[in-house]
Amino acid sequence: MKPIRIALTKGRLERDTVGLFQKIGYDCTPLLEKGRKLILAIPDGNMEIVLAKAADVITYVEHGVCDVGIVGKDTILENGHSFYEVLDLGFGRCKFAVAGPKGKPFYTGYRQKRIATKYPKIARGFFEGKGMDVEIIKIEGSVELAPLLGLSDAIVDIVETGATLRENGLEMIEDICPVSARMIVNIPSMKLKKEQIETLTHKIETVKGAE
Ligand SMILES: Nc1ncnc2c1ncn2[C@@H]1O[C@H](COP(=O)(O)OP(=O)(O)OP(=O)(O)O)[C@@H](O)[C@H]1O
Ligand SMILES: O=P(O)(O)OC[C@H]1O[C@H](OP(=O)(O)OP(=O)(O)O)[C@H](O)[C@@H]1O
Repeated sequence: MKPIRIALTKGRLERDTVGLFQKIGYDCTPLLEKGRKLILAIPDGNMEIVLAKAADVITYVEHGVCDVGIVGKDTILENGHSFYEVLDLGFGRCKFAVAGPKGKPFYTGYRQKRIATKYPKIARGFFEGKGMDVEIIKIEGSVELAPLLGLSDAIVDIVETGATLRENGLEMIEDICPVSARMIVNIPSMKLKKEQIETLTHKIETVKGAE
């Protein structure tokens, strides 16, 4: 039987995913000793792990070159449309929030507000839901810089501990939604590799249930 191919978001979600696979009982040595390799075989799980940037995990799963993806809900909300979201893995917990300079009122005045974010779709949707016409400015990282430099009135970004906001004189204005890592599945793979995918989800649920 061909292995199932799993696209895994490299970076923050990688360590918890390896921990999850180890709890299931898979030998993750290839992942722990990966060097610069991007495709790693986990033979006892009959799996192949593809290490990719978050948005690319969705692209590979949607195009069917990977059967399964492990990716944050943030990336799904911003980039995803056609796949099954089958499990909340419970790690990579953080939230989307609006934040701005400490002590500076945000929801006042008539001037159109500028929002800097790495997630323009989510930010636009959030303010549209409030009937607020805002200007969105796309930033690639360290979004907290934008209000500090005077580029924006506020940001829409991920907040986990709040340390980045605090250490840069910013504060939360409003929560948008919680975020955690999810398992997604390519639509045809769900039928074609049903048994293998169900076995994996069952094992994950068993391990998670025992936590
Ligand atoms: N501070 C955080 N706390 C917890 N989870 C986070 C945090 N920041 C991001 N995440 C989650 O981890 C995923 C991967 O984040 P990570 O920081 O590793 O990469 P990234 O920010 O998407 O890209 P880059 O590689 O450019 O930093 C995010 O998509 C999100 O779901
Ligand atoms: O609330 P905290 O615990 O401080 O975490 C939040 C920070 O973590 C993420 O940034 P990341 O480290 O991924 O860097 P980036 O801004 O370049 O994406 C996020 O964009 C915030 O900046």
